[in-house]
Parts: sequence; structure tokens; C-alpha cells
Amino acid sequence: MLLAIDCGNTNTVFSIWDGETFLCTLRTSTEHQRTADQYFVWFSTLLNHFGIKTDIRSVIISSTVPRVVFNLRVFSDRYFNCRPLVVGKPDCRLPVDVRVDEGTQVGPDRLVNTVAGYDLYGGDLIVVDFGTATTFDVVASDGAYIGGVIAPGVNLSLQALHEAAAALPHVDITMPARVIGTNTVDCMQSGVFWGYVGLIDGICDRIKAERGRAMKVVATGGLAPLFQQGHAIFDVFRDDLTMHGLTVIDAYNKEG
Ligand SMILES: Nc1ncnc2c1ncn2[C@@H]1O[C@H](COP(=O)(O)OP(=O)(O)O)[C@@H](O)[C@H]1O
Ligand SMILES: CC(C)(COP(=O)(O)O)[C@@H](O)C(=O)NCCC(=O)O
Ligand SMILES: [K+]
Repeated sequence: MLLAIDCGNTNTVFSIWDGETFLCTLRTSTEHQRTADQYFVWFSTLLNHFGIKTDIRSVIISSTVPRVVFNLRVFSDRYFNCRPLVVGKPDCRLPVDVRVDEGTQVGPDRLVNTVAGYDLYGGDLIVVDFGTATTFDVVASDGAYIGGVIAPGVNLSLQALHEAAAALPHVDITMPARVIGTNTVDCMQSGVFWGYVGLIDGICDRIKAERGRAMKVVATGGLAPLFQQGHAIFDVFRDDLTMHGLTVIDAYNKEG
């Protein structure tokens, strides 16, 4: 069995892959201070709770937060007796090319999304991932990652409004019925929701124009379905896209 760990700037997700399906998916907040032992207490408690028996033989990690990797390595080594494969490190090979400026560090989550998108849907893709940041990853016809776009995340945008303006409260994102808000909360939700719809549509159209071809738009991340309401902004939504990519990369590295 494989333990796949996707560590984002806000949340870290653990999924157990038995070679055919994900047995379970567990989520915790990302904190670099958390030790290997703390991870294990949390992990084993939840597995017991769900009555899941595991036999984890390998671990793969994608982390957008470099500092958490140390403790996750110790966790893997101490409790599963294995050296984890870490996406972005030289010993982790990728089944796709990465064509960016020399010396550029691409977020490992974006590489994983590229691999997953290409495996599931083929090339000429735009992968949109709603995380702390919203990323657009452009996948060429041969599956290569050729760059993309990084925009502020949905919650980050709402949080920034609240933090910068004394009279603006903390609000959660929802789809407002109308564009014209008649109270502060509606106005803020409208700005972020409809602003984001425009951002997604506009960026995808411009990427397609720049590439001069039709491209499929694949979305992932908990907030993606929210934007699919109203009008079809994406061609496909796949919640476990990043996890799928981790299983593909693990298999590719085991092929030798
Ligand atoms: N289903 C959801 N509904 C509402 N908010 C969500 C949902 N999923 C994630 N979020 C929020 O979206 C933001 C990004 O979350 P996440 O996708 O875990 O980011 P990251 O991968 O960068 O850690 C967080 O503020 C999180 O609370
Ligand atoms: C853009 C990101 C912050 C997104 O991270 P996330 O929202 O998933 O936490 C991450 O992919 C990252 O740190 N990238 C490095 C720069 C780059 O990808 O070009
Ligand atoms: K992510």
C-alpha cells in the first residue's frame, strides 16, 4: 500500500492507495512544527476510528511548504520503515517534461497536477487548482508542464479585504444571487465571487488564444464546484486529481 501526502500551504492531505482505490483520505492543517510522532498519533487514531487495516510499504510526498518535509520524512522512516519519494527532489523522476525558465522552482503540486491531468485526459490542458493560491497549470500536447498562472486564492482575497479595511468583516465565500449587493457582506461576496468567475474565464480564454488551440479545462480543489454553479466554467472537476498524480508518479518511479 502507498501513503500519498499532499501538503499545501493551508492543509495537508493523507490518502492511502491500495493499488486500485483510495481506502481513506485524512486532512490536517499544515504546521511545520508538527513532529513525526504527532502525525502518527493523529493518523493511527483516525485509522482505528474508521476500522481501516493498512500495510503501508511506501510513501510519496508533494509539499509546497519545504519546512514540513523533514518531519514527514521522519514519520515515514520511523513508522513505515521507508524512505519517502519527494516530488521535486532529483531522485524523483517525472513522466513528463518541465519546460520553464532555467533555475525556476515549480511548485511540486503543479507538477503532480500536470502528471495527473495528462494521465487522465491527455495533453492540451489547463489545470485549475483552488488552494491557498489559485494556480493554472498549462499542459502541452505531449504532457509537458510549460508554465501557467498564479492568482491569489479565494479565501486569501476575502481575508485581505477584511484585514486591510476596518469596516469590512470576515465573510465566507458563497455564490451571490445578484451582482449588485445591497449590504456590505453581499458586496464583498459579489466582488470576490463574480470577480473570480471573470478571472477564471478571462485567463483560460487568454491561455487558449496564446496557445492557438482548443484546450480542456480541468478543475480541482474544494472550492471548484462553487464556481461551476451558474455556468459551466470548467470541462471537468476532479477532487482527487493531485492524489491521483501522486500514485502515477510513484508507479513510474517503481517501474525502474
Ligand atoms: N469544500 C470547501 N469549502 C469551503 N472552503 C474550502 C473547501 N475546501 C477548501 N476550502 C478552503 O480553501 C482554502 C484552500 O484550501 P486547500 O485546498 O486545503 O489549500 P492548500 O492546498 O493550499 O493547503 C482554505 O482556506 C480552505 O479552508
Ligand atoms: C503557487 C503555490 C503557492 C500554490 O500552493 P498551494 O495554494 O497549493 O498551497 C505553490 O505551487 C508554490 O509555492 N509554487 C512555487 C512557485 C511556482 O510554482 O512557480
Ligand atoms: K494544492
